[in-house]
Amino acid sequence: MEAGGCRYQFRIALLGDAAVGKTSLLRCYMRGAPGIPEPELELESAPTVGVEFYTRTVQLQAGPRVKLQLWDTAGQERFRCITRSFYRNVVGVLLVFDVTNRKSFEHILDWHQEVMATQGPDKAIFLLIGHKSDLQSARCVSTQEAEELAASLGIGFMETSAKSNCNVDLAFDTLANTIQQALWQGAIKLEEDWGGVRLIQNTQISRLPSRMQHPGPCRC
Ligand SMILES: Nc1nc2c(ncn2[C@@H]2O[C@H](COP(=O)(O)OP(=O)(O)OP(=O)(O)O)[C@@H](O)[C@H]2O)c(=O)[nH]1
Repeated sequence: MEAGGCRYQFRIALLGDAAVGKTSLLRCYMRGAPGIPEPELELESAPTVGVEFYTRTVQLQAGPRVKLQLWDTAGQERFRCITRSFYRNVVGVLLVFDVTNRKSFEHILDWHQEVMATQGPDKAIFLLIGHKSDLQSARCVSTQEAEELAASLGIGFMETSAKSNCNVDLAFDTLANTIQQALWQGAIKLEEDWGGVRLIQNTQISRLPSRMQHPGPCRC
């Protein structure tokens, strides 16, 4: 997959209703990035305005290192026209719902449909995320029904918690590895006018040292 010492950038977006925990999930993932100082576990975050992005370089299972450009989008309806404009140029999407918020689960189909309508089928790789899995007593979406929804869409499913740091690295690693496999198999192709996957030079890669991402044991 690597050509002449060049590597890839994958652009990934987190989509889902307001307050499902997208920013917290992403910040939790970024806390684990090598070279990033570890602040106190801070879960309080203001609602996202428009789109914010972060980058992290990871070593994928099959060998290549890739730069992940991670876009945190606002879930609030009033920012939808801004966030929509980013859908076309993503290769990976974490579709996030809150396991304690039934409506956020019911809206997953809409989020999925919006991206498909913008991109066309088979362009982006999706992973369904049932977030806030630490809140077991308040849960109102079962693991089984989320698995069934994911299966009906032909996508993967995982439960995460930023609060207990459960499956956070695993979710991002799984998505990145699936994208890489799709690229390898030709299911996803590099295109000049598409920002989802980009070939980048070594010198442009994040200066952060990278490491193999071994997901730790789930502490849910
Ligand atoms: N218990 C629990 N609470 C969480 C978790 N992740 C986020 N939260 C809380 O959920 C609320 C919303 O989190 P955000 O990360 O701001 O949600 P968001 O999806 O980015 O919201 P928007 O930016 O408005 O789209 C905050 O009060 C967080 O503290 C989690 O894993 N467990």
